[in-house]
Amino acid sequence: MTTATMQVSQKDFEKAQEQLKLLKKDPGNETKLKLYALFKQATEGPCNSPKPGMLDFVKKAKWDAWNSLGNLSQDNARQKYTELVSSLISAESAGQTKDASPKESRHGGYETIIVSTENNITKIMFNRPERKNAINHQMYREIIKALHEAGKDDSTIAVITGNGEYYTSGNDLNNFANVKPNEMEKMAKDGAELLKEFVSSFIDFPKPLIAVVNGPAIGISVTLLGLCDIVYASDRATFHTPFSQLGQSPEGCSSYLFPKIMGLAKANEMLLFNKKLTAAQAYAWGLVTEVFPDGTFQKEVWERLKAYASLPKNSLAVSKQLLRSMEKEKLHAVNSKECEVLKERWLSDECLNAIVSFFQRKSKL
Ligand SMILES: CCCCC/C=C/CC(=O)SCCNC(=O)CCNC(=O)[C@H](O)C(C)(C)COP(=O)(O)OP(=O)(O)OC[C@H]1O[C@@H](n2cnc3c(N)ncnc32)[C@H](O)[C@@H]1OP(=O)(O)O
Repeated sequence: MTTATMQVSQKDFEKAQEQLKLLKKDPGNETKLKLYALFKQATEGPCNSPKPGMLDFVKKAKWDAWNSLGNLSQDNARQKYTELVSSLISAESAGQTKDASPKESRHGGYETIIVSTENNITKIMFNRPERKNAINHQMYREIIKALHEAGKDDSTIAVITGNGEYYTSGNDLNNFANVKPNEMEKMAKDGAELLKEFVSSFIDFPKPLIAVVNGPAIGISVTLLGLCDIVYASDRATFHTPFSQLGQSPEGCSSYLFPKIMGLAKANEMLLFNKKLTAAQAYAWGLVTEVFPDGTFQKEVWERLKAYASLPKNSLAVSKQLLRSMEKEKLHAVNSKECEVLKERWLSDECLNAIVSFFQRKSKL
């Protein structure tokens, strides 16, 4: 974990150097001296050069700034440098946004999700934070509708994310509760049909779809990441597919996509043996595109997405569709098969016992 954090920090540091070149406004001499000093400290350690003469004003000011950092560690200097650049970039873009950016428009007609469009990005946000954003039947239907509409609206890309502490805790286990014994078959059949339609709407989504994983993700919300085009995660996020523990089986095309993404051995650990991944592990296993520190997650990710969403819309859409077309038929076949298997699982004692245990507060993940 320490190594992964340091790697991320080094990467952020390099990215910050690139971002600094994009600043349009001169940040002023004082800030430039601070940046210079932090950069030297981060790359060379404490000031080790002889003090310049009193009349060499520029060199002396730089030396003083560097020397004033004393024994600040290189890691801390990298961190402070990155934060300073990030604050300059966001201050600049906030200034620009005030004048230029169109207002966010909120789409009506949803109760379990929030759908809005801003800066050519349609955002679909799971919105049941008090239930850890668990996905109930209504939410499945609303997401299908929101994806259908986002596929046709003027936005360039779509984003799926969670409100609050969780990304989502996956399927709402209440979907299985209060079903009379003579209605079990129907519950399983209807559930499988809804699931198939839900997953299909991800397979067929015609524009780039980005998952912004703000916190823990469980079950179907993890498997669907394989159908997203980019996955950004906070370093607070975790990734858990406890299907065996729940007496169930993989969905979201994960039985096909996870072995492709991470290799069979690792996919087996996740899909058979419930292995929960940290964000750093999910990145190392190829499920996540990039991990960001939680403190700067929203700011960094939305800045990045805003830039992506200003790329030519049609070019992005045809490229996405081209990439997906190679696999589309296969993915629909996998989806059908997974739903068929799950329909049987939902009627099994193993699954019913797991649900009962959860509601009797005997088991949590
Ligand atoms: C159409 C059907 C398609 C089906 C597709 C199949 C998909 C498979 C999956 O997605 S499998 C994953 C299913 N998810 C779970 O098993 C998670 C269950 N939840 C938990 O284990 C825990 O709640 C937790 C670890 C997510 C969080 O624990 P914590 O102690 O931090 O918080 P609480 O448990 O107190 O949660 C607050 C309230 O939210 C309720 N809740 C949370 N997640 C779910 C959920 N998935 N289903 C139902 N309810 C959930 C929880 O019960 C609390 O409610 P309460 O305040 O009334 O007690």
